[in-house]
Amino acid sequence: MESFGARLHRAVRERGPLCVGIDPHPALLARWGLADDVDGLRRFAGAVVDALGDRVAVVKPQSAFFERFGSHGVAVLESTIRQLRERGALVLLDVKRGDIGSTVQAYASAYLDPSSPMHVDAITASPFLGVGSLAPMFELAAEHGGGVFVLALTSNPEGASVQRATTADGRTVAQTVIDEISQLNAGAEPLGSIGAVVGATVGETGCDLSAMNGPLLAPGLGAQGATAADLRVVFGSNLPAVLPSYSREVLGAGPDPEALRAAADRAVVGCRAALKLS
Ligand SMILES: O=c1ccn([C@@H]2O[C@H](COP(=O)(O)O)[C@@H](O)[C@H]2O)c(=O)[nH]1
Repeated sequence: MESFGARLHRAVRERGPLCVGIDPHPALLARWGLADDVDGLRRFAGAVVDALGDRVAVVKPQSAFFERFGSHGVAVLESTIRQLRERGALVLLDVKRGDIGSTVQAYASAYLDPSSPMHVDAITASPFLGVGSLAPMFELAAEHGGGVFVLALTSNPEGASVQRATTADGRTVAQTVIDEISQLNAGAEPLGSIGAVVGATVGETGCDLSAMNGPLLAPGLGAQGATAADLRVVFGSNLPAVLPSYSREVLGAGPDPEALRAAADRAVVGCRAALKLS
């Protein structure tokens, strides 16, 4: 079975280094002329799928905006995931799950087991209960060619007080997360399947990312103020592993499909240049 790291590597080569989020904020629904209800949600997500599902390497539905509408919203999420995968996009579900290991096992089954209705290519996970507590996710991901992106240095300003705090051995919390992920990815080719989330807004990370051997998801571009040029400051020599992620910046161009595609294309061009890819 092909690993998530290998599938991501190929998708980025074929479609460009870009992840687009599906974040149906109430303000965006209004801007698109849609009602803030399940029907508006379905139309919004469907329009993004139709415009970008066969064009963008990775699409990242933000689960919270679907969960907002209860079981009907989750049903829209399930069908959005299915449609995206049919169009060839890798689906990274932004759910930021984490718990004690026995419960993480159930989260892993929910998202990384191919028999689940919510099966996706990769998920985001929170390491607050310890990176080791996420082991059931890593194991199921390895078994079925899935991926996990673990929060390390998040794009929000509040994250730094926890993530840059120094642990007993002198490393920052973020560095310990990176180091544990690096061990999981050791030896994987062309890229490991366990990624880290490092915001494009964070400036110099103070972390050594050189042994990561896995994808670095970079949210915070556009609406949160970071630009593609900031990626160089944040990631330095690790730029080739960076997967830049935009939500509102691209979604704000909708609902016209051509305008959505043009916004995504602009983002890819900017990111290619920043990442120094041809
Ligand atoms: O550190 C993080 C981790 C996740 N996110 C998520 O990414 C998108 C960002 O949306 P924009 O509209 O591009 O600001 C959103 O779903 C966040 O929950 C993040 O921003 N930072």
